[in-house]
Amino acid sequence: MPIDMEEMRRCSVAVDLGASRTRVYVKDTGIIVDEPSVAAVNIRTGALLAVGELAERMTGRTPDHIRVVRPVQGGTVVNVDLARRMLRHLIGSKLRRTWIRRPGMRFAACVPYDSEPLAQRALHETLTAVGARRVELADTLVCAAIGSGLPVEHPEAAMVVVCGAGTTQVAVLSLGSIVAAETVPVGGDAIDYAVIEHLRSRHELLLPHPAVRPLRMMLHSADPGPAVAEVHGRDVTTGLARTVTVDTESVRQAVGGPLTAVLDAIRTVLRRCPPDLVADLSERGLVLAGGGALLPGLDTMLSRTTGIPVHTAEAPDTCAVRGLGAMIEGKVESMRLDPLAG
Ligand SMILES: Nc1ncnc2c1ncn2[C@@H]1O[C@H](COP(=O)(O)OP(=O)(O)OP(=O)(O)O)[C@@H](O)[C@H]1O
Repeated sequence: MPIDMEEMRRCSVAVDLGASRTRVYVKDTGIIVDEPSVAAVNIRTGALLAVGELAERMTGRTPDHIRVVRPVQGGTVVNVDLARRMLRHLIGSKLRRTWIRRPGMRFAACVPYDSEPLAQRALHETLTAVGARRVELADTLVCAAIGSGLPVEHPEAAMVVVCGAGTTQVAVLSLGSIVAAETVPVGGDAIDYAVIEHLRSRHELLLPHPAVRPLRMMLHSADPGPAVAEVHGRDVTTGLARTVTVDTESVRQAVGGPLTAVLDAIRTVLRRCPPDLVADLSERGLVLAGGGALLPGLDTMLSRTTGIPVHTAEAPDTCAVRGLGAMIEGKVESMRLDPLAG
């Protein structure tokens, strides 16, 4: 997807509408929204009851007539109306609601690398309904690479792995364009579900989703030895509360399955790259971005198995929206190669 930097500079708002979180960057201000892409709706009246953090806290705790919904799935807006209402509330709670109705307001948004035209249209419709007069789209991979400080406009290889909630996107970029890329339907959520499934099958324990967090932290330990943690859940058979002890090694094995898919995607992209670019990468390495990059030990594991250095970007979860923000602020050189005169 070619990016016109001149058009980008005319935008005032940059939006990353992710399956897990919604992030909004406003020109000359910075990130004003970083909240879960969640809405709580009264299904009897259709009324929107809560959005963002508050709606997420309601998950699994609502009466029958209230449903907690995610209007974005796998990077695609699946419910345009709800996404519009959610986004308007998230932005409106930070800025005066009239601000987003300013005439001529332009939005920039990032889209997954291989998104379908229909998915791009749904995003376009959502942002237009929020108040955008025009919407410029950019590849999430390019945005994340810029946001993580990679020199994407240079004639040298830059590799980025964006590990989101539902997908992981991998790309090698050079001269501002994607040379080779791959997407796998595995992200941070699949890693969490692998841990939940491990506890269900091995310990017959149903684990609430937030309880996975302390188990992820166990992966910080470089030592495969005896680190253990106690987790509380519900017994699959009796339905009663129960506590089990889990060790680091079993958590590491549980997340191994989804991580193999990420590793395969990296290998596929490297295989598709010209050898000169792969040689650049063996020195420079790859950069991990996206919320999934915060998984403890992911960088070490990928570096060990691919043989190339792996660096986790600073604030990896906000790389894409910061990259898009840099474009609308005019901080990114034009990535178009104009023909030389003569
Ligand atoms: N500290 C952490 N350790 C491990 N995983 C984490 C951590 N923090 C967030 N995640 C995971 O990161 C994922 C969210 O990443 P991100 O915010 O980049 O997704 P998104 O952009 O909303 O999703 P997508 O790109 O799939 O649309 C979630 O699956 C979450 O579980």
